[in-house]
Amino acid sequence: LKISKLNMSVSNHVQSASPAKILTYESINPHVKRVEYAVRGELAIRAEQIKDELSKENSHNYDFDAVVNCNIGNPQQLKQKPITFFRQVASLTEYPDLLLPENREQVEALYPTDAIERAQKLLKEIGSVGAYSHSQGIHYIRNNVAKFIEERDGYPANPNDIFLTQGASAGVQAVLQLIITHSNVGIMIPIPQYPLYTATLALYDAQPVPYYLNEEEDWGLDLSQLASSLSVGRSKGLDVRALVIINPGNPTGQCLTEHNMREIVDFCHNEHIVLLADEVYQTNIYQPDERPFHSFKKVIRSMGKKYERFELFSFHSVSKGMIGECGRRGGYYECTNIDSRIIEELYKMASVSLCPNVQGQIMVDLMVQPPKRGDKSYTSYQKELNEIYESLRRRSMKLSECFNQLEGVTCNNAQGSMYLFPQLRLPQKAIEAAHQAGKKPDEFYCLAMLDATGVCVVPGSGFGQKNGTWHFRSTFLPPEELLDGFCIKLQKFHNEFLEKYCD
Ligand SMILES: Cc1ncc(COP(=O)(O)O)c(CN[C@@H]2CONC2=O)c1O
Repeated sequence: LKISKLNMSVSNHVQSASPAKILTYESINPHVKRVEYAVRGELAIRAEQIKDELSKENSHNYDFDAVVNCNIGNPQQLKQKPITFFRQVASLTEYPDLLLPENREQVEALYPTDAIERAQKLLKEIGSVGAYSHSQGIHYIRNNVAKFIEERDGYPANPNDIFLTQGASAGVQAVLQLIITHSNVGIMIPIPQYPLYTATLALYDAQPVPYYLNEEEDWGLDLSQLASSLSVGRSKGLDVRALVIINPGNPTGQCLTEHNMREIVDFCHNEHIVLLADEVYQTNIYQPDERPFHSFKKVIRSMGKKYERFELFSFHSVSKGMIGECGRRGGYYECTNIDSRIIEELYKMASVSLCPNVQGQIMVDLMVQPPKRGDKSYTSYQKELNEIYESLRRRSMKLSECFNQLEGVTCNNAQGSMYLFPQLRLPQKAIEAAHQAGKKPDEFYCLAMLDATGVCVVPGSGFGQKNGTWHFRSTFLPPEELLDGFCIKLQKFHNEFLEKYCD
């Protein structure tokens, strides 16, 4: 009996020594390991840890009671109210029984008739929000997207050239996946850039070909920069196939002039490069007279015969603008002058994922066809939209002013988007302390800011920046009533940081 017990304990012991893992960090896709996405990187992770500590009953050792997430353009996380009409329609499509005649009287007490009619129309076209839809997106909605594009630009759009997607991110990745045929493909991207692009290039093993935006010129795009960036890429033997433009810019907020856009189109035409126009912030325009938004689709169509075959992908999303429905994962991209075989391949790839989520598609429909003049909900819709717009514009100015008052900090005003990207001049001691801590100087500064104030921003190194310069990106989304206190906290932190590391 003793021997059998001994055998048991030995065998248990042997079993308890866990067998080697099949999947190890060393054995997974190296391209996945190369991916970095700073918007939800170290700072955001640290912020979640602090939130967790703050949620615990016992006291904590922070001089603040809450973390303010300024790291991500996520308006409704910062208490922005969803657009009423959009949620009324979406909620009615979720529970079709609300639209039954026997419920009409009760429902009309809560919902305006145009929301009820819109939900009925959508369900007539969709069937059920719980069903798979067409892989390219519901045709009725793609028709409405095409109508929106025609009304916006004054040129025809074809619903068959439009793909509804799980946010613009999915569209960008689908198109880049198609273009990247081998690891020697170069894709021109702005620096600073939104790290969806460097992350996707890393994942698909393509090479970024950086062109630098000019901070001294309000983050302007200089054609000579494009030309030199391209020649560097080609001199390395890269097959440079596409140029990414983010307009309005993220993190830099610049909005291109029509003249600059024509130059870019001409550059791509002459260099035989496909243009990817990321236009998700097209309604986040805060200097509408000096810097109105022009779509690349419109600019190309206005440039005449020479450019009639110019190849363009344009991306849009329900996550931005005054809508901020980020969690719905709604968006689209339009293919302009793209060969029909390519459209078929894009469709085939879209069908592998079956379809974008239907509520995201409904939100795209609401974005492109909101209540129009004469509709019952038009006035209230416009009021909500303008209030959000004016508040965003005020907050962008207030926060830019706040940053520009910080010693050694300069910050361009936001012409568009949702972000400010101030430049920091840090004392040498701070830079040395950062290196001691194994951090980049702007990471070091942002981590110190988070621990001191609860404000979570993203270091400029997460977006790319000129060598020797340091920045951070902050949204201007915190509610207006918090901004004054927010700025006082930042000023106090900044002064104490400089004092601690003064040379
Ligand atoms: C320029 C740009 N393109 C695409 C996307 C993706 O949007 P979807 O939600 O439609 O996929 C974002 C999101 N902005 C990120 C998310 O929040 N803060 C940012 O910098 C973006 O800023």
